[in-house]
Amino acid sequence: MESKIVVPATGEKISVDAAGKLVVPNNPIIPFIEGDGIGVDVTPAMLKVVDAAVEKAYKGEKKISWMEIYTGEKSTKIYGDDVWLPAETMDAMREYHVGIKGPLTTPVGGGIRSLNVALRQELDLYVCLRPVRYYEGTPSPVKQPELTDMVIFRENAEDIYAGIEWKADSAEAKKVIDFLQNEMGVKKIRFPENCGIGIKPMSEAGTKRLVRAALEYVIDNDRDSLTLVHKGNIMKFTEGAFKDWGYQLAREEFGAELIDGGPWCQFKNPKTGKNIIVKDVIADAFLQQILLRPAEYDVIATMNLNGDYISDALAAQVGGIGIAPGANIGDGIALFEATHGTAPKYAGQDKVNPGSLILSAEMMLRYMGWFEAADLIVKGMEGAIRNKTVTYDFERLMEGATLRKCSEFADDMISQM
Ligand SMILES: NC(=O)C1=CN([C@@H]2O[C@H](COP(=O)(O)OP(=O)(O)OC[C@H]3O[C@@H](n4cnc5c(N)ncnc54)[C@H](OP(=O)(O)O)[C@@H]3O)[C@@H](O)[C@H]2O)C=CC1
Ligand SMILES: O=C(O)CCC(=O)C(=O)O
Ligand SMILES: [Mg+2]
Repeated sequence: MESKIVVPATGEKISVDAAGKLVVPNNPIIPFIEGDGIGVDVTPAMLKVVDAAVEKAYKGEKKISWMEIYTGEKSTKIYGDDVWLPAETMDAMREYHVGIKGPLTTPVGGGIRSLNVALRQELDLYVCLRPVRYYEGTPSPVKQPELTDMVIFRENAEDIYAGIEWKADSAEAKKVIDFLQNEMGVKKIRFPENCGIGIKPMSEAGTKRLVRAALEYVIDNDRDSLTLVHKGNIMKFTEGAFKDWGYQLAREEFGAELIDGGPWCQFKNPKTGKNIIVKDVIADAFLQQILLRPAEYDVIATMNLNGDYISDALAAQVGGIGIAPGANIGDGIALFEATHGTAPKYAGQDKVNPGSLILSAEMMLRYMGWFEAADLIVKGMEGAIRNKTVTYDFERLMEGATLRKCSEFADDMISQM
């Protein structure tokens, strides 16, 4: 198939050295996917804010050359009707190592499977990293939103989110049910007729690489604790195993010692000497405690589906998914993306909050080691919110605020840098 990607005339590829460290030139080429729905609104706003922050921080010494790559509805227009995720998009991500994407639509029930999940799985971006912090002045449904300061490590490659499932009455579903009943002695399928069925894979290797990344983050960022969030009392050999493997890793690789006979354990941060607690909590209890006692939770490691629910819930607690950023990270490769979806009812209206994608780009700049530009984006966000010049999602909850369009909010951020 003929290439549709236009490689910028200037710029170089980011590379990864023998030690696995990212090597970032001063003029990196960075692929981006515009995204469906509100992607047409938030992606241009993000590009503009990032360019302004980089220019202000480095005065022309550093500059990003953006390269558009395609997935989702735009891809079907460019490559042809059924091409949702072209091979050259995947190749570009592997070749250029760092990219950013807008949201992509997944139909409920029938239709295509999630392209977001496909990107994560095929590129083995096994960490979904979603920090949740409060920006002073943001409208929030809780009394002390500033107490919520958590970083979610969501396992991105396993669990039922992977979509290994078969439709009720299909030959495949019948075959799986028949196997379970007749070869595995399963008697607990309540209505085996006309029954859809899904699989929940959870492995030691998948769990440990996620928990290892989370504990390394705790150490590098001098955080207090890691909490394993699971529903292991019910799903013993998947979510329960996640908890057990997580603790095992903390003991065997990080030297954690049991507290009062366990299973909670602790170890000293090798860089700062601070005590780090490793604990666990059952997911339903966690969801009520993050509202009642958020200060007790810091870095979180959890499975794919729990992580999906938890990231939207925590985002709401500090002002909503309009400003909740995220990253999908593998070994030497990362694709940054907003936590929210395509919000189709707002598409193309220049209305929604671009903050989530802009703060995802802020994470990207930090990942590249461009801290000065990242700091300017945070400063811009803090300033725009402090001035109460905000998009509809904040404006409707803030007293005395000025309503700004998506593009105007980006300009406000730039003027506050
Ligand atoms: N990673 C991804 O690409 C993701 C993709 N999706 C996909 O997106 C599609 C739509 O999903 P849906 O469940 O409606 O979830 P969305 O996150 O798209 O939207 C839900 C609601 O969240 C609010 N919202 C979302 N984005 C913004 C924003 N930038 N600024 C302000 N408010 C915002 C709006 O609330 P209000 O109505 O109150 O104004 C919106 O109606 C689905 O196809 C889904 O699969 C979903 C999540 C992630
Ligand atoms: O892929 C999708 O459509 C939804 C993804 C999602 O909700 C998420 O990653 O948070
Ligand atoms: Mg989600």
